[in-house]
Amino acid sequence: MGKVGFSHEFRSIEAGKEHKMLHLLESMFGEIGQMGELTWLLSIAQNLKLSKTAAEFDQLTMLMADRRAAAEDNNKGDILQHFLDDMRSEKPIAFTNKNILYSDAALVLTGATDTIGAVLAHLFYQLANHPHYQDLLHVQLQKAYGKTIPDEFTNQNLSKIPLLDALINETMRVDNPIASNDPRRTPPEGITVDGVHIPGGVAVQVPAYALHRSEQFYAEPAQFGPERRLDDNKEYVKNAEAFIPFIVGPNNCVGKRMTMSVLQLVMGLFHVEF
Ligand code: HEM
Repeated sequence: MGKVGFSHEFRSIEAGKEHKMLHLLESMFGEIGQMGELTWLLSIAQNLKLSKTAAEFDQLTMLMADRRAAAEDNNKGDILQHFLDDMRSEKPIAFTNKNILYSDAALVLTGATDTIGAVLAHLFYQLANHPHYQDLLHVQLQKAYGKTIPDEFTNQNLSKIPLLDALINETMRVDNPIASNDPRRTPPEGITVDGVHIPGGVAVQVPAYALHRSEQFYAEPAQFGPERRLDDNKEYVKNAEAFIPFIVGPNNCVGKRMTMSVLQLVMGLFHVEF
């Protein structure tokens, strides 16, 4: 994400050792993981600045954002360019101050690095536990390989394999890397959701983990069942809207398409190479 987000290479693979940023990210996610589904605890810990790792990560992110902002050639085509273009425009739409730049720069790093890594780890775990999907997937991937360009996968070919999408989505349902979205504040007049009134100015969160594993929305919610997605099985998926790995609405994940492409490509190459 250093390159896509900031035009900056971490060079971890070349150096053969983990860059400080990756180490901080892993430690931070480890700390978050220990809180389990108690997402409110995370907000308290953040506000009290209890985590030295998070503070160090913030410092490094700010440094990266400042360095990128100071670059003479701003036309780099990375994610930060879009942020900076808005911030420097006459009437910024989203990036009205530098703190927003820092906070979204941190989101690019956290959101894009450990999330995809976690989905891949869970996906391989599920495939190891359900080897028959490996065989089915292998056949589908072989058909897509080289279909348009010799010895290559194209994004388009990979995105047309329903089993691959079902495996990825089912993995994200059972083990979503982001247990809950960030809090949103209710409007001053309050809001009524499903018959429950929430007063104004209250921070609310929708825990994806709880939604994805609720019997109200999925039969046998703890079971990994990609084939049930393929069959459009209404008995199993009682409400398809109860699937929010990237959340929904105007502030949903900007990286969701990229995520799907990366996951599809890694799975494709893995099956062809090994
Ligand atoms: C499995 C992979 C991913 C998952 C599950 C995920 C999930 C999410 C979620 C739930 C949010 C909403 C957070 C909130 O506002 O409450 C979000 C926002 C965001 N994500 Fe992702 N993400 C993933 C990958 C990526 C990638 C690859 C990128 C960068 C290319 C990225 C960049 C962002 C950014 C910049 C936002 C903030 C959008 C905004 O505030 O308008 N994410 N992501």
